[in-house]
Formats: sequence, structure tokens, C-alpha cells
Amino acid sequence: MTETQPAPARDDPGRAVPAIELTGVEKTYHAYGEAVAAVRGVDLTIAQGEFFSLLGPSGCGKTTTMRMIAGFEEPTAGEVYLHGSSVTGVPANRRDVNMVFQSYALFPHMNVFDNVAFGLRRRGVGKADVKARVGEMLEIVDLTGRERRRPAELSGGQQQRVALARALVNRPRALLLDEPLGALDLKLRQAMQVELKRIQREVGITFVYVTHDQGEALTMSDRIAVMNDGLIEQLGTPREIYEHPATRFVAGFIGTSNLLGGEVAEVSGGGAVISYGADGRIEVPVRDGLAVAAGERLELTVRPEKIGIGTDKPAGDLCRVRGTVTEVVYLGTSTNYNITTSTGADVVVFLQNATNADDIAVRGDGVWLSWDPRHSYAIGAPQ
Ligand SMILES: Nc1ncnc2c1ncn2[C@@H]1O[C@H](COP(=O)(O)OP(=O)(O)OP(=O)(O)O)[C@@H](O)[C@H]1O
Repeated sequence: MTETQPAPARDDPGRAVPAIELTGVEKTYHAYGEAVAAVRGVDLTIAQGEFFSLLGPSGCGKTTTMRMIAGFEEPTAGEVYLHGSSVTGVPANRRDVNMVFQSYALFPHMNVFDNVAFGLRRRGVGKADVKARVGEMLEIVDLTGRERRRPAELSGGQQQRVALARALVNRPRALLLDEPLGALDLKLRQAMQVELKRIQREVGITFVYVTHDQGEALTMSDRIAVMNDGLIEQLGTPREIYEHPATRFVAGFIGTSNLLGGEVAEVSGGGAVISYGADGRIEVPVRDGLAVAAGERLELTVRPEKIGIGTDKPAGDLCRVRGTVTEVVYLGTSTNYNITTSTGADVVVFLQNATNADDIAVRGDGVWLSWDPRHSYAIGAPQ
């Protein structure tokens, strides 16, 4: 397993200066005589040029975290550093970061060129430079030839790209994006996700992206911080977070996951074994920091696409449990099976339809489920 290395300490002289760093950041709002702890202690380090996402459900504190980076809110405790310097007390317009919102906030009476040129002109950039820089930016966001259109004459995706060009043309050192694709329909959203990643790679600017959409975060990000209730539950690459969810919350929030559990029969060689008598056996690697002992209950997760279905009892060291098929859903590229297992847990299995053969089981069939023990992931004692 490849876990993200811990960031070097702030006083380590050898470390590269990160684009953004938060240490012990907290934010408590006071509204109507009530204290709301929106962010309860966030530490994170975002590298220069990274595409970093803050992902979590509504109300988990991601927008508040973003607003503290931008300078629209001051932390109640902790410190925000931009490019190595503390920005406590530095107003938003002097932080060298730009923000893009879901509502594009374009000027409706200005054409595309003037919308993008607005910030440059206000800063007194010369005419020839404005023309060159706006032209270059429109090329990057693929809007060359649409300079004279007004926002109302553009599609939602095009308007979002104008907003992006306008935010990037000043060459900020970081761009903060708060659910910028939220207003687009699914097809356009997916196309824009790929576009955004390409644009970010092309301009090389650090992007911090706020979203509640896990697919979006997985598609675009170099790393993701999964937030829940004002705290970061897990921070890692999309693959680390998907393949090795650290907590029950992350396992449930990112993708679909199956939770299975039982009493640990034995612990040996870095793995724990849960036995269900003649009905099955699950082996699960025990990672560092997780206390697992024989006789105690343990919960584990396994992703639906990692599980195979068969009629014969799987041989060897594969994890195996028995179950009964309760639902079969054909989805074109894959077929989903819902299975009630003898462990008591309901499990979902996704099988790719690589051939056009019939479904391998139908509702009511008794089956064996099997998977490689490396795909069992222990998450702790059941709650
Ligand atoms: N100005 C404010 N005054 C009081 N409470 C606030 C304020 N802004 C946010 N909150 C509260 O702080 C918590 C975190 O809000 P925040 O907007 O950061 O969450 P979020 O994860 O971005 O959610 P969403 O995806 O819905 O925007 C919520 O409980 C919210 O109600």
C-alpha cells in the first residue's frame, strides 16, 4: 500500500515552499446566540501546481475552509500560509489568489473579450498586452472566435470557461473553485471536468476545488481531502482514498462499498481471519495503527467490482462467503447483483459485461462470493 508521505515540518529547511498551508485552522461562527463549529482543526499542505479537492457532504466545512484561504473569513484559531507567508490579517484582494463561483458572475452587458480583460484593464495593463493575454487565455479555454459574444449568447459550459479565463488571466498563484460546475447538466459537467484538468495542467496554477461530488473529485484531483463535520477524515490520492478508505465514513462516501464484519478468529502474519464456519472465511490485512485481537469484532470493506460470483466453493486462500441473490440489474456495461450473505450483510457486486453471455446467476440462486484478501480493508470495530 502506498500511503501519502507526511509533509515535512514547517521548519525543515529542505522542504519546498507549499502553495497553501493550513495549520490547526478552526472556524466558529456565532449566529443567533449559537456557536457553530464549522471547521474544527484542519491541517493541510497543498503543493505548487497541485489540483487539490476538498470533498464532503453539505455543511462539512469545505466552503468555510476555502473562504479562509481566500481571505473572506479569518480563522478563529490556527494559521493560513500562502507561499510560505502567514496571511493572517491580509485582505482578500491582496492574497494573490482568485476564486471562481458556481454562479459565474460575468458582466452581462460586456462581451467575452471585455469580461476577460476587465481585471487587466483595471490594473492598468497596456492595450497590446491586454490583447495578447486575453487572446492567449481564450485559446486555452477554447473560446477563440467568440470574443464578441455576450454571456447570454453562450452555453452554460462556455460561460463557465469565460469565468475561468477571467480568473486566470491575472495569473494568480492559486485558483479557488467553489462547486463551479454545479449549474451544468451531467454530460456537460463530465466534459468540463476533463477540460478543467487540461486547463489546469496547461497553466500550471495550483487549483483548490470544493465539491460534494465524489466522481468529480476522483476525476480531476491529484489529491483529495475528504471532510466530515469540520474535520479531514482522510487525505490522499484518488486511488488511495478509493482503494484504502481509512474510515467508515470515507468508505461510504466515496463510491459504493460493502461492509462486512465478524469476530476475529485469529491474527497472524499481519492479517486477521474472520470465520463463518462452513459458510465462509474472510482474511483481511491489518494495517498499522489498527488494534485487532482474536475474539474481538472487526468491520471491513470490499469494493463491489473486486468480488467474483460462482456456484462452486472457491479454493485456496481467497476470501469467500455464501449468499443468495436478491436482485440482478443489467446496466449495459456491467450487471449489478444484490446478495444477502450468510454473514448477515447485504453485498453489492458489479460484474463487467465483457462478453454477451447470460447473467451468471438469477434471483433466488445460492452463490459463493470470492475476492483476493488484498481487497479486504479493515476499518475498525463495528459501531
Ligand atoms: N456565515 C455563517 N454563519 C453561521 N454559520 C455558518 C456560516 N457559514 C457557514 N455556516 C455553517 O457552518 C457549517 C459549514 O458550512 P460550509 O458552508 O463551510 O459547508 P460546506 O461543506 O461548504 O457545505 P455546502 O456544500 O452546503 O456549501 C454549516 O453548518 C453552516 O451552516
